[in-house]
Amino acid sequence: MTSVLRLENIHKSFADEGGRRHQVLAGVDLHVMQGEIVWLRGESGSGKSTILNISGLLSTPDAGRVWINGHDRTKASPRAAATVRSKEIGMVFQSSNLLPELTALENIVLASSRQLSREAVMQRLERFGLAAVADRKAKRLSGGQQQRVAFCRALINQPSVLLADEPSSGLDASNTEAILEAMRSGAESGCGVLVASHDEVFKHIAHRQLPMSEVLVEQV
Ligand SMILES: Nc1ncnc2c1ncn2[C@@H]1O[C@H](COP(=O)(O)OP(=O)(O)OP(=O)(O)O)[C@@H](O)[C@H]1O
Repeated sequence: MTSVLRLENIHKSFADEGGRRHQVLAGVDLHVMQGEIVWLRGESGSGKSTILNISGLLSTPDAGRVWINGHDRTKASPRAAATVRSKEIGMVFQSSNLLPELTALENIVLASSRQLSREAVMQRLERFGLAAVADRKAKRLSGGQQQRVAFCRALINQPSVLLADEPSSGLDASNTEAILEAMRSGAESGCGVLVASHDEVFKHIAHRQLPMSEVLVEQV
């Protein structure tokens, strides 16, 4: 088994309004194997989103290395990072970040790196219980439907890594079950999943739990 994501000795600090730097991550090591679901758990403000943003190449660490599929992507340019993200990484955030004026189907087609037929996209949407709302603008979908579309979109290119930041936030039980199922089936097809959340529901699907206290050496 190979690790699809590896963070090695990651350091990250941010400047406050007065220009003073605060260390958020000091020497974080973690890895996610192919097909593995890892639950990064910890309190608000402990640095979970910072870890996910660095893993998704949306933010650069001050020191340390980020390996995706065995390649060191720490110093990837914004353009190279965008290419890695579109091919190898799926991301889901607390808010779905869909394009509001596009339909559910259009949001997915836009994210797809291949030409997919309407039928192929419809099949994916059906799996998420979204066929009936495929042609509805994202802004007219419920929060739970939007989050299911976001998962469908994140998995459309069969990424090696799925990063999910507080994805169950504000969802009811049935929508939460739908996103758990999306993560389970992504992992079954070989995707390594890193989910950051304080929601205990992830204990049902996680192969491994990673408390922030274990990955953090120092806190703000
Ligand atoms: N861009 C930024 N500029 C300044 N400080 C930041 C920035 N991003 C994060 N921080 C600080 O870093 C710390 C960790 O934030 P982060 O969002 O990673 O935590 P979290 O565990 O994901 O929290 P939550 O569960 O509330 O989303 C916080 O103290 C936050 O204020």
